Amino acid sequence: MDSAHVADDLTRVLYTPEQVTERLQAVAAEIDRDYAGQDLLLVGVLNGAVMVMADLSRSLSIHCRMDWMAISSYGSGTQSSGVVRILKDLNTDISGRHVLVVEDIIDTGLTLSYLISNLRSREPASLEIMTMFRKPEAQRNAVEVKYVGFDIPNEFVVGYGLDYDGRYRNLTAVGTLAPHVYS
Ligand SMILES: O=P(O)(O)OC[C@H]1O[C@H](OP(=O)(O)OP(=O)(O)O)[C@H](O)[C@@H]1O
Ligand SMILES: Nc1nc2[nH]cnc2c(=O)[nH]1
Repeated sequence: MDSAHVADDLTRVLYTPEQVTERLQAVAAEIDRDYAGQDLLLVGVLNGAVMVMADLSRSLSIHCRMDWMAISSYGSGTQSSGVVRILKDLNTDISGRHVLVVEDIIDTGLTLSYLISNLRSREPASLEIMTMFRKPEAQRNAVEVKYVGFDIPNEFVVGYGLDYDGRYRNLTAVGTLAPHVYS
């Protein structure tokens, strides 16, 4: 049974809104430097990356464009289904473009492995990844990520775009859910 207020369902806060903002701004400064003078296309992975995309793009001072993809890789719970499918493709032809994929979290790396090989076949001028959170398994799966907000423990987290069963994306903090939510 869930609580009346979304924040009351967190059992532990991993990152406060202030910590998220501070780290995101530092990452944005790196991206500003690395892409200075280039025409950058940010590709957000729906739905979770909406918050990161909104905040990252507004922290950049360079010009950028934005496009979105939707990919299905998870069921409604906390385990990967192992199945990756494009639900919504880009509106943009990325051939010859500088593309930065923006993710909320990399867990198994399954979603991004599929996405990156799919996007690479479209021959962008460059293709890099930014993720706000990364779990240890992603490193074992050798997903090359240029920009990482935080490396986090192997726990299911919610908030800042990350959901459990469609909820908790609107939490500004990031943390783990109390056991009563799962029962
Ligand atoms: O590294 P992986 O194990 O593949 O997991 C990462 C993916 O899982 C989450 O998306 P999800 O499928 O939950 O969809 P959502 O963004 O709509 O919440 C997240 O946004 C990543 O896209
Ligand atoms: N909400 C949420 N979605 C995920 N998708 C992959 N890992 C996670 C996680 O820890 N939390």
